[in-house]
Amino acid sequence: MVEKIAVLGAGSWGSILANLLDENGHDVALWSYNADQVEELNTRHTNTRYIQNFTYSDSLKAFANLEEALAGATTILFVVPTKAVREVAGNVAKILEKTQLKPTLIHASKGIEQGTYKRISEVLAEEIPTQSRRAITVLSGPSHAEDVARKDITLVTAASSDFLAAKHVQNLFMNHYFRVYTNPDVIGVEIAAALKNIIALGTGALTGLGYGDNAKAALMTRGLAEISRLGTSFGANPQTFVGLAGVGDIIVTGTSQNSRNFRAGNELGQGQSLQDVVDHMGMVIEGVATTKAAYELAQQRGVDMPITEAIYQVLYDGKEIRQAISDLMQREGRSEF
Ligand SMILES: NC(=O)C1=CN([C@@H]2O[C@H](COP(=O)(O)OP(=O)(O)OC[C@H]3O[C@@H](n4cnc5c(N)ncnc54)[C@H](O)[C@@H]3O)[C@@H](O)[C@H]2O)C=CC1
Ligand SMILES: O=C(CO)COP(=O)(O)O
Repeated sequence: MVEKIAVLGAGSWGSILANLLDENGHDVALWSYNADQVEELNTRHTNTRYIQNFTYSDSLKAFANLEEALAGATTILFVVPTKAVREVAGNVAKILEKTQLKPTLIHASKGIEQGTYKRISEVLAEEIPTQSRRAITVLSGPSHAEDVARKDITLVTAASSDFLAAKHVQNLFMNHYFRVYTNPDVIGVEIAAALKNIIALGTGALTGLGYGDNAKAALMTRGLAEISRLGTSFGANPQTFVGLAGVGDIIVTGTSQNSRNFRAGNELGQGQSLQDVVDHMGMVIEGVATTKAAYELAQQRGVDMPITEAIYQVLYDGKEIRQAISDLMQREGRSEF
């Protein structure tokens, strides 16, 4: 069934997901707060700041006005950076209040809100009351926009506590190169999605410093172990961490030059300052803020997260990366499980 879908956020991921939904036959309105970007998308069908050498579908329409983008939408997909989710959701709520629409909500962002430590679905649920919406589903997994743009095989997961909502999202997105599984574990999927970016900063830094494959495999594996510890402390299903949103996303983000988090870590490893790295990336590096949120959350909950702590000390306390690695290696020997 053809649906009217509003996609909010026209960065690399939002624009490519919007294009995929358009190609799947849906009527898609892509919203960006940047009028120049909207003009470029509508006239040249490009989005050069975010995705190079790609032409978007002629039928994909971009809007700078949120109300126009939302008009008639039965599904809303949020793909703005984590720090913008609450503000955008609040604006959406004000518009929905005036309509009879009760859209399905999906989000594809990866992070934890600073200060509140809320997951993104929790922020959406707080800002958009149940009388204005249907269920919330999280779309996550190993999925760089650049690969989806060239229709490379991509598998993701749609997590919702409402099975029919997850099935609906599966049906909206599935096609010959994009395969979607369902998963009821929203907590696990959102925690895995957010925290893998911390590990990608770490594997990037190891690469920048010249460490080899063993070191990166070690960091990804033990990183996933501590993410799983935090997630299960909130009631997440341990299996989620060996699924697409867990190990799948650690592999893709922790090894790929497409990953902004990996690239940022790599540049830190080569000696650049955090400020310089953030300034010239020009796109969101979610792992930087997530490291702070995850570190504080682990402290509050008494969950042992030595890798997150080490990366926090590098990013926020000015610790030398080599010193942080040496300190991790000299921790007392322990059992793996
Ligand atoms: N790029 C990718 O391949 C993937 C990204 N993600 C996640 O998707 C989310 C968005 O990432 P990208 O599209 O890559 O980011 P991006 O940096 O490419 O683009 C972000 C977009 O959000 C807009 N934006 C920023 N602040 C805003 C605000 N206050 N209000 C409204 N719009 C605002 C920007 O103008 C830009 O269009 C992140 O949470 C990221 O972790 C998830 C999977 C894959
Ligand atoms: O989440 C992603 C891939 O699954 C994107 O990672 P980056 O934000 O590091 O580019």
